Amino acid sequence: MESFGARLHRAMAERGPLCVGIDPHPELLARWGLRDDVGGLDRFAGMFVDALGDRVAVVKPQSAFFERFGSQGMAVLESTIRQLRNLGSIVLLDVKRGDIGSTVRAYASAYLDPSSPVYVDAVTASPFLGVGSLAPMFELAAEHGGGVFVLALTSNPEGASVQRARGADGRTVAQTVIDEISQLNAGAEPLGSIGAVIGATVGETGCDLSRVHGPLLAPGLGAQGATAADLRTVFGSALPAVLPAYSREVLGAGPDPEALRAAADRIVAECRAVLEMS
Ligand SMILES: O=c1ccn([C@@H]2O[C@H](COP(=O)(O)O)[C@@H](O)[C@H]2O)c(=O)[nH]1
Repeated sequence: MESFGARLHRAMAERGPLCVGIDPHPELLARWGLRDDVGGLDRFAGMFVDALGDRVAVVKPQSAFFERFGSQGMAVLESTIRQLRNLGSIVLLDVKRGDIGSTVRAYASAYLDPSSPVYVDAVTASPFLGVGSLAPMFELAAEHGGGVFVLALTSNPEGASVQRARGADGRTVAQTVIDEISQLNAGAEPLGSIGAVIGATVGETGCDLSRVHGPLLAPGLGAQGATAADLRTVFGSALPAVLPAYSREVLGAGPDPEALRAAADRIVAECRAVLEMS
């Protein structure tokens, strides 16, 4: 079975280094001429899938925007995930789960077990209860060719007070997370399956990213103010492992499918220019 890291590496080479988020904010539903209800959500997701499902390497549905419509919203999420996977997109569910290990096991079976209705290629996870508490996710991901992206330095300004704090050994919390991810990816070729989330907005990370050997998901581009050029400052020599993530910047071009595709193509070209200069 091909590992998640290997699949992602291939998808980025074939479709370009881009992750596009499905974040149907009420303002975007209105902009797309849709109602802020489950019918609008369903149309939005369907139009996104038709325009970009066979085009971008990774699609990142933001679970919150589906959860807010309860079980009907979750049904839309399930069907969106299925359609995207059928079109060859890698689906990364942005759900930021984390808990004590025995509960993480249940989250792992919800998202990373192929028999689950919300099975996806990868999820985002929060390490606030300790990176080790996420072990059941790492194990199930390894068993079924899935991936986990662990929050390290998030794109929001509030994150720094926790993530840049230093522990007794002098390392920042972010560096500690990164070091644990590095150990999990040791020896994986061409890319490990455990990624880190590092916002494109954070400036100099102060972290040693040289041994992560896994994908580095970079949100914060576009609507949150970071540009592709900022990736150089944030990631330095780790640029080849960066997966740039955009949501509103692409979605704002909709609902016209041609305009959505043009926005995605433009961003891929911008990101390629930066990543390939490394
Ligand atoms: O550090 C993080 C981690 C996750 N996100 C998520 O990414 C998208 C960003 O959307 P934009 O419209 O491109 O701002 C959103 O779903 C966040 O929850 C993040 O922004 N930063």
